[in-house]
Amino acid sequence: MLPRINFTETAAYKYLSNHYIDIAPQHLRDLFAEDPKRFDKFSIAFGDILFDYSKNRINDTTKALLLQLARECKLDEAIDAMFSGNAINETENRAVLHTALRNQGDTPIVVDGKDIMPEVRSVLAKMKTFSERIISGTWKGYTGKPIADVVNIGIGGSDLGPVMVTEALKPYKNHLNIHFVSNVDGTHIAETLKRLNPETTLFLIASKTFTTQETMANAHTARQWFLAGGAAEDDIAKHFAALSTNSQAVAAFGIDTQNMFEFWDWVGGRYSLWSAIGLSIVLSIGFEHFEQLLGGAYATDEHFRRTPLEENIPVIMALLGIWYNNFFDAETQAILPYDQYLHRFAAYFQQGDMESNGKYVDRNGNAVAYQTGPIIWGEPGTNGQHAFYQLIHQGTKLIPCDFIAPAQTHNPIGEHHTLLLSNFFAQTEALMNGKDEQAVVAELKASGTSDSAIERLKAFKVFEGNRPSNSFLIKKITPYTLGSLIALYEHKIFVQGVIWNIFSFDQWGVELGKQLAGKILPELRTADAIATHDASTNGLINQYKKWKA
Ligand SMILES: O=P(O)(O)OC[C@H]1O[C@@H](O)[C@@H](O)[C@@H](O)[C@@H]1O
Repeated sequence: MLPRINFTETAAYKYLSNHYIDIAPQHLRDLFAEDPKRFDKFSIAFGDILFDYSKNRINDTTKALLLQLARECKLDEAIDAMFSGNAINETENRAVLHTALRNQGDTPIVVDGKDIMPEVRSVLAKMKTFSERIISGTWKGYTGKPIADVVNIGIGGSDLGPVMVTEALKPYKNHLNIHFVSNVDGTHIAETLKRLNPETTLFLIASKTFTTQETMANAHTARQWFLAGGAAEDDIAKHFAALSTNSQAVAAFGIDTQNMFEFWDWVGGRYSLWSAIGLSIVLSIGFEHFEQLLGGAYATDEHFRRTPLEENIPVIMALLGIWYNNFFDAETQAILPYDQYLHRFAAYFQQGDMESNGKYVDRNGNAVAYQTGPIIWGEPGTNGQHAFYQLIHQGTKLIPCDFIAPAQTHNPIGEHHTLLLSNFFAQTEALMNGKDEQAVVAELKASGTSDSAIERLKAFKVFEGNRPSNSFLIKKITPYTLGSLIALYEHKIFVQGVIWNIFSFDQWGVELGKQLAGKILPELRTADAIATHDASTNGLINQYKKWKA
């Protein structure tokens, strides 16, 4: 069981509320001026990742109180409970052990009296053998040709992780073309299949439950397309594999269970890229690189589990998030990677964070009286700069930002990377320092602007600054450092859930829409006017019926 503590009733929370009144008017500029050791104090080196959190609206007292908050909420106990396989996903009575998927230690991890590590290793071994056969071309399609294209059909956690990682690690890619189909909108699969040849295509049907409507619809369409190309039912075994926890449903679909890569109910969908769900990653970059990804995540797991809270990166990330979310009333958190390969990183953690901590019911089953999970959003720099940074710099909302950048690029073309990094450094500095009226006036004067124009313009050109950010400077985005980085964010989400006293590993909030869609579907199949819903829903459905071809 996870502890049940209302964090707003802790001593630390009360101290923090008072302390907030002291900190809120202070400017980051002054906090830096007052403390020459601020960067050393508020940054953590972790292998090839430097985490700089000094540009946050905190001082030593803030940090001490936030850590006290974590202790009062029994974070240590919760971390132990997760790693040791307790059923901390209490509403589904499941353990939460994505960490076991990348565990490289030799201590058994026991779930329901059984060490799960042998099974984890045996699926990894199966993924290795299978991927080697596909990549080398010894695995042949039904007409004897090697596989050239792989289509992962899955949605949510069975899509976003593999998409994000295969994009992030494109420099490590082999010759196979990897495609992802997720949306039930037929356009997604139609556009994908247009470019493919059934003789050389392998489909991975990725679904933890193997019941998800979108995935099943796409899988059936893929199957029909494959058979329509001239293949026989028996040939399906050469072209379809399943990544799932549900062997019965896999067999019922007609996929040879030999081609099933199993995972378990203690792996949450949005934490599953480390499991068999990662097969598309393995096919894209090879098993060795996938192992390095797991290795990087394991290093983070060990850091998270064993480092004192004051030097523990996910803990600090989480506490800073809580500081802004619950004291500064910030509603969102931007993730801004200065790396084109990481262009799906924010989208990935949109699910990771928002499906985990978007909850208003606490662990006692009561509605909370405080804010929980933030809205996660972001785009890669510098594109974001030319789109939404205006609001971050001069808008009325406080938006804590995570900036992520590699020191080394995979594409050292001319000065591109230096230009990119100059923007990365400039943005965090500009957000922090801003530009005061004096500087604006001096600049306008120097450019020969008339006094009356200066008077008219100066207010618009002032930047308040004092906008907080974290910076992750990474030596290079490799499978290992990416694995570490993803796991840092995963554990941040966990820590926040512990402190907010919510369950981070269920997702009941996705069910209602599915249920109603199931009810509406048969209504859409007839031409009859509908009167079973509210006036708006009836009106929309009936208009749709008039318009549909
Ligand atoms: O992997 P399957 O079972 O198809 O689920 C796919 C996705 O479904 C959604 O409804 C959510 O619950 C996600 O957490 C999950 O990743």
